[in-house]
Amino acid sequence: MTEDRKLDQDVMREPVIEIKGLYKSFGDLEVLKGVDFNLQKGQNIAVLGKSGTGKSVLIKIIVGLLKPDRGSVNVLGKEVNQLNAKELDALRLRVGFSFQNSALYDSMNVFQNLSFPLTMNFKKLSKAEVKDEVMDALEAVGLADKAKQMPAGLSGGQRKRIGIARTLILKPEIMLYDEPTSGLDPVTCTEINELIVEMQERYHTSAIVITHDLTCAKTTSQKVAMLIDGSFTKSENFEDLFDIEHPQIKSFYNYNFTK
Ligand SMILES: Nc1ncnc2c1ncn2[C@@H]1O[C@H](COP(=O)(O)OP(=O)(O)OP(=O)(O)O)[C@@H](O)[C@H]1O
Repeated sequence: MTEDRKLDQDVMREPVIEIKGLYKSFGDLEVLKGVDFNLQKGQNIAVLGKSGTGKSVLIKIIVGLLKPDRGSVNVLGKEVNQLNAKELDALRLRVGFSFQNSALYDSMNVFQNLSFPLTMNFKKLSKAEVKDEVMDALEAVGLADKAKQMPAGLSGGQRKRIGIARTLILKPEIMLYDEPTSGLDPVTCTEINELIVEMQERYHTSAIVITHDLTCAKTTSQKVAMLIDGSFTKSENFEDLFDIEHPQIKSFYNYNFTK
């Protein structure tokens, strides 16, 4: 094995998210009950789970929007719980969150939707640099020709792509995709899945892909983990997960492939 190849493998083993013994309740509702979870550098993991099992709560805890009751959440070497507001802002710049509804600003055109987070976070960039970054990001998602378009004129798939470009423009090390293919037709789903893989390869990001869509999980991620009753199944290869004899895993699989 060459030295370069070995180095690559060492880097891949570096954890970017390490969660241990995480608990979170809202009043009497126990949502997370001892979650352990690891994401390695350069890896994509799909997170599956029935509606209301706590996938979004987990993501919010990872970016410090919710405080856990107990447990350790380490993101890019930082204990999220121990960070002050300024440190949290700095960490959030390194973790991109692509929202379920692609929340674009409807009063801004596509170019402005992308330049806004860039100029807010990198105030020293010149106008030309901003333009280059925005056009690069739009090209990466195949929508350079939509720069002047208003969001209302975009299709659902295009909105998702622009949402992903807007997150990637800040060059995050970790991407959190929240149901990237929900509400899309099968052809557009395939395009978004391909885009997620392309982004992983191009930017060397790690990602958590929250999804109910098994094709999305299988094509975008090296591992899948399922949240059941407040904790994860061990993250597995796609095929291995569905070999596990657990009624919720079976019903999830059967539902996806008979609907
Ligand atoms: N801020 C909050 N206050 C009270 N309860 C909350 C809060 N946030 C989430 N919950 C509850 O926690 C549970 C898990 O919610 P969460 O949004 O994480 O589910 P989910 O797995 O992401 O679901 P879906 O697949 O439908 O998006 C739900 O019962 C929800 O009502």
